[in-house]
Amino acid sequence: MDKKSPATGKCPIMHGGNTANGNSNMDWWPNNLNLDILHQHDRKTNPLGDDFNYAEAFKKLDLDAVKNDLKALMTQSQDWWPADWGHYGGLMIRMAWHSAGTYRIADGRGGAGTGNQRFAPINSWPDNANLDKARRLLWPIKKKYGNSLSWADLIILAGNMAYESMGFKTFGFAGGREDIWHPEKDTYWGSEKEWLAKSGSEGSRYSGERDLENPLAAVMMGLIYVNPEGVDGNPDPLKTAHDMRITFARMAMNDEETVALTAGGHTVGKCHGNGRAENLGPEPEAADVEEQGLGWNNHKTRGIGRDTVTSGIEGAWTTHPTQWDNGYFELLLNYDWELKKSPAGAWQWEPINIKEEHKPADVEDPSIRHNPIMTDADMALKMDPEYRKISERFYNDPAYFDDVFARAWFKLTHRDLGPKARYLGTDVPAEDLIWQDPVPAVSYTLNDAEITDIKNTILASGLSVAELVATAWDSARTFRGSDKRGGANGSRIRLAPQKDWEGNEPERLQKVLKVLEGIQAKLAKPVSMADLIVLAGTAAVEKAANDAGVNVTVPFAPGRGDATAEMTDVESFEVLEPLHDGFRNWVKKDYVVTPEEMLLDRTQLMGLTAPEMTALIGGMRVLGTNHGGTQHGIFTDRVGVLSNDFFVNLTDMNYRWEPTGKNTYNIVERNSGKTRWTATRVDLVFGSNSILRSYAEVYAQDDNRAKFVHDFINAWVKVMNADRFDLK
Ligand code: HEM
Repeated sequence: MDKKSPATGKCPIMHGGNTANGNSNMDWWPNNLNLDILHQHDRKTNPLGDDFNYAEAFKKLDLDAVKNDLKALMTQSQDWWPADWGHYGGLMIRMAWHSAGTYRIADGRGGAGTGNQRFAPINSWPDNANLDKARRLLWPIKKKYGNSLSWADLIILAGNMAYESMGFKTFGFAGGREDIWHPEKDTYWGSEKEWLAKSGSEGSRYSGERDLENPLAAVMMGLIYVNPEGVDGNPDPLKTAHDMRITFARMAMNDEETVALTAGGHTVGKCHGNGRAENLGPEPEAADVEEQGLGWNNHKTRGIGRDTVTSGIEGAWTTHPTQWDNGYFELLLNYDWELKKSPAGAWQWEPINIKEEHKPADVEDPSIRHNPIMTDADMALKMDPEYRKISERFYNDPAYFDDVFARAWFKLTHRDLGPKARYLGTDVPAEDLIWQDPVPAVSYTLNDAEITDIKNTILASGLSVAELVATAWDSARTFRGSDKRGGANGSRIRLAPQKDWEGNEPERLQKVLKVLEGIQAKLAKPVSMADLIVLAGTAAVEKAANDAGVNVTVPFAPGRGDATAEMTDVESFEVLEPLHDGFRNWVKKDYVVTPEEMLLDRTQLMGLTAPEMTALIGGMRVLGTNHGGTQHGIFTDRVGVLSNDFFVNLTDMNYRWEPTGKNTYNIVERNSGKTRWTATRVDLVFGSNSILRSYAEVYAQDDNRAKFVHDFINAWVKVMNADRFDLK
C-alpha cells in the first residue's frame, strides 16, 4: 500500500470497500480469462450518459470559431508555462503527434481516436512529459465549446492549427473522435516491469536479431516510437534508422512518409533539457493531489521557459523554429554534426562550425543564440542511404515535401478514425485516399417484398445453412472496432488477399460466391455482392430459427457497396487476416493460440459483450459453421436448427469430457460409455469459466429457449452491421 491511501487495509476497525487494486481475482488466478476487456466504456462510466450523440453535438459546433480561438491561443503565452519564442506551436504539434502515434496496424489499437492521452498509462509515459501542460493550456477552449468538441478531436485540431499559424497549409481535418472516460483495458503496451527498460530486460519486447514483439510499435515501454538518443541510449544513426523503419511500418508508414513526418515535425519547436531531470517531481499519475493532475513539476529550480526539462535533449532543429520552412534539411544536409551532451546529460548531435546567423535564438531572449541540435533519429535521415535520397529530394523540391508531409500528417492523425463515413465537419478533404479503404455508395433500395424474394431464391439454391452463415460471417468478422477497418461492406472477401485466406476456406467461398453471383445476375436491381452475402447468411439464420420453432424475421439493412481491386491496398489488408476464430472453432495451421485469444480478442475487436459472445458461440456451433466441416464443437443431433442444444448438452451431467488430444475432447455418455460428440477447449471454456458458465446456464434453461434465439440474432445483426456507419 502506498503512503497516500491511509484509510484502507491496515486500520483494525475501518474496513470499507475494496478501493485499491491488489487483491482482485486476476491477482489470485492470473491465467483466468479477462472478460473485463469486453465491459469497458459502458454507460456507468460515461458522464454524458446514454442519450448523448457526439456526431449530433459536433454538427452544432462552429468549427471556424474554434479554429480562430486555437490560432489565437498559440501566441498567448501564459506565465505558468511560457511559450517558447511566444508560440505554443511546437508543443501542440508534439501533443497531437503523440496522441496519434500510439496507433499500430497489427491490431488497430492505440491512436488519436479516443482521447486516451488524458489517462494512465499514456498520460504518464516518460515520452509524454509536459504534454499535460499542453492539454491544460487547451482547457479554456474545451470548456468554451463543451460537449460538441471532444478532447480527442481538440487535440488533433490543435496540432493542425499550430501548423497553420506557423505558415503551413494542412490537408484537412475531420472530427468524429468520441472521448472515452477511463483507459482502455484491452490494449497491450508491453510486458516490461520498468519505464524505458533496455532491450533484454525482464519482459523485453525484443528477441532474436532485434525482433520487435507484435503488435507493439514502439521500441521501449513509455516511448511513442524510437529512442531519440539511439538504440538503448547509444547513438548510432544507422541502428536508429533500422528501428525507425520497423516502428513506422507498424503504423503503415513507408520510408518517404517516415522522412516527411520526422522532418516536418522537427521543422518547428525544440527539445528541452536545460536543467537536471532529478529536479522533476513525479509524473501525473503519481503526483500529489495539490499538483492537480499535472506531473513533472519542478519545485526546486525555475524549470519553465528556457529552463524546461522534458526529454533531456536541449535545442531547436532549425534557425526559425516558429516558421514552416525548409530550414530542417538546410541545416541537416549542409553541416557536419558531432556528438555532444546536453546540460541534462543526454546525447545529441550539434553542428561543426555553424554560421552565427544559422543559430536559432534563445526562447526568452532573442539576443542570445544557441547551437541547433539533431536527435539520433534526425541523423538517421541523413546517414541511412534510403532516407538520405528522400531527404535530398525534399530539400531540393520544397513544394513536393509540403505535399507529402501534408498527406502523411493527415494520414497519421486520421487513420484510426476509420472510413470516411465517420468523418465530421466542413474541413473534410474531398479526395478519396486508399488507406481509407473506400467503398462506393449504392443507389438502390430494397423493400420488404424484394428482400423476401431474394431470400427465398437463395434458400432454394441448394447451399446449406452452414455454407451461407459461414460466408456471411467470414465477410463481416474482419471488422475491428479499434480502427474501424474491415467488415462486410465493400465485399472485399471477393478480392485479394481475402479470397485466398485459409480462414475463409477458399474452396467453399468460391462455391458460395458463384451461386450468389448467378442469383445477382438475374435480379431486377443492381444489388451489391456485399449485400447479397450478408442477406444470404441472414436468410439462413432465419430459416434455422424458424426450424427451431421461433418465428422471426432477421433484420436486414441494404446499402453496402462493392469495392474494386483498385480501391484496395492489398498489403494493408494483410493485418486483418484472422489467425484463429473461436466462433468458427478454427486456428490457422501451425499457429499457437490460447482459448483467451481465440475468444476474447476478436470478440472485443468486433465490439461484442460477453453475453453476446456466448449467444453467438451457441448458435454458430449448432448451425454447423465449424471450420472445414469439422464436427468438433457441434454437440447436437440437429445441425442447422437454431436450438440451445450446445448449452443444454454442455451443462448436462449425464456426459463427461474425455481428452483425446491437446485441445480436443470426446463427449461421452457416463452410463453407456458411448462417445456422442466431440469438442474443443474453446467449447469447454463455456462450461468451466465461472462467469461464462453462468451465461451458458441462462441459455440452457427451458424458459430461455426463445431468448437464446433472439439474443443470437441480435448479436448476429450487430456483427453484420458493425461497419455500417451510414446507419449510425
Ligand atoms: C523518429 C521519431 C521521432 C523522435 C525520436 C522524436 C523525438 C523528439 C524529441 C526527443 C523531442 C523533444 C521533446 C522535448 O524535449 O520537449 C521532440 C520534439 C518534437 N517532436 Fe519529435 N520525434 C520523432 C518524430 C516526430 C514526428 C513524426 C513529429 C510530427 C510530425 C514530431 C514532432 C515534434 C515536435 C513538433 C516537437 C517539438 C516540441 C516542442 O517544441 O515543445 N516528432 N521529438
